[in-house]
Amino acid sequence: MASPQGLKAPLEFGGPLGAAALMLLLPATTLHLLLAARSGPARLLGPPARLPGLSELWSPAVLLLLLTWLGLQAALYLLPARKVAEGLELKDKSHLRYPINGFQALMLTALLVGLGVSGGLPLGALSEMLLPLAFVAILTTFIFSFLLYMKAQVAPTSGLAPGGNSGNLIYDFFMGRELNPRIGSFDFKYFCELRPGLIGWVLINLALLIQEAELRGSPSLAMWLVNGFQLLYVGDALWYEEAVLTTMDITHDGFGFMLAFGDLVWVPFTYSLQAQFLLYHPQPLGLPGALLICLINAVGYYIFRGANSQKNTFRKNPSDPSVAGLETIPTATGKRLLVSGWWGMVRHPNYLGDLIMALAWSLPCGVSHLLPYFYFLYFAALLVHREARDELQCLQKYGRAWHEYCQRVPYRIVPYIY
Ligand SMILES: NC(=O)C1=CN([C@@H]2O[C@H](COP(=O)(O)OP(=O)(O)OC[C@H]3O[C@@H](n4cnc5c(N)ncnc54)[C@H](OP(=O)(O)O)[C@@H]3O)[C@@H](O)[C@H]2O)C=CC1
Ligand SMILES: CC(C)=CCC[C@@H](C)[C@H]1CC=C2C3=C(CC[C@@]21C)[C@@]1(C)CC[C@H](O)C(C)(C)[C@@H]1CC3
Repeated sequence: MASPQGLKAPLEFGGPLGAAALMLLLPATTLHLLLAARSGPARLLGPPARLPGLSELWSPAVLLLLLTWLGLQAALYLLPARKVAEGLELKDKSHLRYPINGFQALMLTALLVGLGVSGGLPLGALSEMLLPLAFVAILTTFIFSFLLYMKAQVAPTSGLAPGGNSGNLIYDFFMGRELNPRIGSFDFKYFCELRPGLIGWVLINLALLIQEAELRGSPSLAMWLVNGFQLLYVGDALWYEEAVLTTMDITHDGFGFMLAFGDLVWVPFTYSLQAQFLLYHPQPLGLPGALLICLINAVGYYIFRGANSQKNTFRKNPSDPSVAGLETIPTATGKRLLVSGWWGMVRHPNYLGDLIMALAWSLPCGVSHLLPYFYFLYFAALLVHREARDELQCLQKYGRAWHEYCQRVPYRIVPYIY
């Protein structure tokens, strides 16, 4: 297949070979983590646990459950929204429109689940179905990515992403060819980024909490903390849903296996690892320890939210009183870069806050096992890689002004360290 003119971009993730390896490695890691969390030794780096037979992994009823979940979230997405936001300008100078009703979807899901549980729905049983659920979600993601790839064949060149059109089938399948695949006004990437996976993650956490209460009489303090912190994170993402429209996932990356898998499998099944671990390996946690962990999470959230809101407000309206007094550098594009406030401390203060929160989510699981720290370790690697990708894009966008910013703010994520 010939690559469309003007879409040649340097290959990422080690090119086609790296993409092929990741497509095997990521599903295998997901299953390994799920199995490790429920095993006695709970070893992150131990040999992979024996995979149960197909009869234990595959179930039409579980597939039906997954499709019902996706259908419910799609229906909630289509409900009238309190606001319809415009995305950034596209190559053809147009702007796409996006419903802002993610928080409403979270609330309605909570209402439906609450009604279900009070009517006898055994939500705790979901914790026993995580392995087959992850397995069918992996299969569904491969099929979904194939459909996305086929859809891109008939998309206009202006609708293709800069990165996923190398002409190599495996690489493009992984990276995603089309930037904003849609049917009518239904935007698949925007939908998947914030709804089924993120809301699914807190639902899985809740199921694990209920199951723990059924097993041990009441949920542990550690389980409450993990549930509370991660609910805050997901609630925040949906409350500030509009901000996702300026992330590189929406504005730059195509929608292919990487993001579809990340959104629909990786987030719900591996981000809930701490709660999974706690169900099978209860950890003692006293009040002073819990308070200290709450403080760490609060500091992380304060930095994460402060930095993200400061940049979003500045990008929307630089004369807003909360950001008007900040020092800035002009760039040739007409946009300015903040060099004081959060963005004068390090070049990615929002990543720093996110990482501090990631640590707070693992600490309730104690220090006896490495497994619950998987999210923190993976996330640090993801953010270092993401920061490098963003730097490159900013250098291309802002040239000399970006060099000046880097000189004025020399540290990337952690002050005086990195
Ligand atoms: N939990 C998870 O798995 C993940 C969470 N995240 C979180 O998502 C959030 C968004 O992250 P991400 O999409 O990577 O990008 P950012 O929100 O960090 O945005 C980067 C962009 O901000 C603008 N920018 C950079 N520096 C400045 C400055 N000094 N002044 C003004 N604008 C600046 C540039 O775009 P421009 O100038 O064009 O506006 C740049 O491309 C973060 O909080 C991150 O932690 C991200 C990935 C995974
Ligand atoms: C290993 C693998 C398959 C990686 C794919 C990466 C994805 C898991 C992440 C890429 C960017 C993401 C974002 C969030 C979740 C993880 C993914 C999809 C996010 C929705 C989490 C909540 C935040 O508040 C956010 C909305 C800023 C964030 C956006 C980016």
